[in-house]
Amino acid sequence: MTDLTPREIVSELDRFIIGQNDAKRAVAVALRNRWRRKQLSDDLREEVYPKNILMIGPTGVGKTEISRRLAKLARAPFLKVEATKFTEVGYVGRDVEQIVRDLVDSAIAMTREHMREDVKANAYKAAEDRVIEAIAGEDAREGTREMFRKKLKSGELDDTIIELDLADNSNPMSMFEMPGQPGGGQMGMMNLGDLFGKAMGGRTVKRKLTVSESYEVLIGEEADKLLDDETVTRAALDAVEQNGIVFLDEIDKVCARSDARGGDVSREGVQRDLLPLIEGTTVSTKHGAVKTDHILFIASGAFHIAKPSDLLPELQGRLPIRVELRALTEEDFVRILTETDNALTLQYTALMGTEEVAVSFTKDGIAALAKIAADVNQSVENIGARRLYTVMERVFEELSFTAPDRSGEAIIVNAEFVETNLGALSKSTDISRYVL
Ligand SMILES: Nc1ncnc2c1ncn2[C@@H]1O[C@H](COP(=O)(O)OP(=O)(O)OP(=O)(O)O)[C@@H](O)[C@H]1O
Repeated sequence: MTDLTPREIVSELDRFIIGQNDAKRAVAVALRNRWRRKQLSDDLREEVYPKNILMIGPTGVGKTEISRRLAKLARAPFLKVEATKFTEVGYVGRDVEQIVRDLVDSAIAMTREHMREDVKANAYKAAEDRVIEAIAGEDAREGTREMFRKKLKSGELDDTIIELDLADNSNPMSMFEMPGQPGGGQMGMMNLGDLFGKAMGGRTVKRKLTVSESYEVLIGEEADKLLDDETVTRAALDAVEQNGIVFLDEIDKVCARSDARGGDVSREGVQRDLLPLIEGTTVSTKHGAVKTDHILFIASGAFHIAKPSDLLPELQGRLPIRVELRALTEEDFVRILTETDNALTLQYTALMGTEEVAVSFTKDGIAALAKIAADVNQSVENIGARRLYTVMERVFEELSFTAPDRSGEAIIVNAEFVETNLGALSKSTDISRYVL
């Protein structure tokens, strides 16, 4: 849960997504509303439901990206699923509940990852306390402890032998990466299971170790105490219920149109099946029951043919916030190539840098890339910013292959470079259809 304000959320999203301000504002408000809800009294809190969002816009303009970045920012469990998946042959109504099960699985992985990060710092601190206690004795005064803590940090005590009570079993455990040590540098990976088993419960044994050796063992024990499966699962279920975000793509493709017949029954069926999830129901998963009431749903579609008003009325009511995302222009492409934190120009420069090839882009080079992407989008098919990926890959094709032989060289990506590498290609619709 983040306490960022809507303005701060938008400015975080601005780092990765160009334009689409309405959509950014809508998701920022949705996230802030979760924080607001958290501040309420228990009984009122249960009454406040998320206002789900319907994103309307062509493909490749940032709908998924905004939602995914939002989830990351909020450390929220996130799942993207295509509504059309449920129109497939062999589909049975209850399958939509799989959405929640998948969300739980991804939440467990995410929660474990986050807890592992948190645990590293805490476990390190706890291990330090235990080492100090072993050296200074249980009843040592604060001043004495602090003195030892300083010595410990400077590495002075690394070779001191201490006696510790350690867990006495040897269940195999997972590999765990440890932070750096005082005086000992980076310890890298170690297999805790080889050393000791679960730190909780069980018997303990006394062991004599040097301080530097003991760190590995103690951090392992402390981390394990904090990271048992049950704690992770419980936290993950809670995260799904309170913070989960489901991105429901292609919702327009499950609309029954008044002028069409045939497949419409199953499409409308999918909407009917989705409805309880969005309205709030309880889904049983192998990790426990999950209430979907407060999960945020972001539905999305191009709505080229069907209109939002073609959705089931109940579903329309559950997607009260409508935002339109616009098609991206050549100018947007220039900005996407240069202004975002993860811009493709940065990525290619870094990748080539690993081969000691220094790539740089000139303004006219960027303009040429953006123009080709926009032209191909217009002449072949508009796939939005995704076109930049295919264009860039093509421009760099030759260099990507030969880079290891060209270490030490400087490559300037200017208009001429772009023209040489794909000028002819982009002018032929027939060819660019296949390669760009
Ligand atoms: N406005 C934008 N700014 C920066 N990058 C963008 C923008 N729009 C799209 N992209 C990039 O293009 C790719 C595709 O975008 P995204 O997955 O958000 O498409 P989408 O709108 O969800 O389309 P679809 O509904 O077809 O999945 C992503 O890698 C994303 O980073």
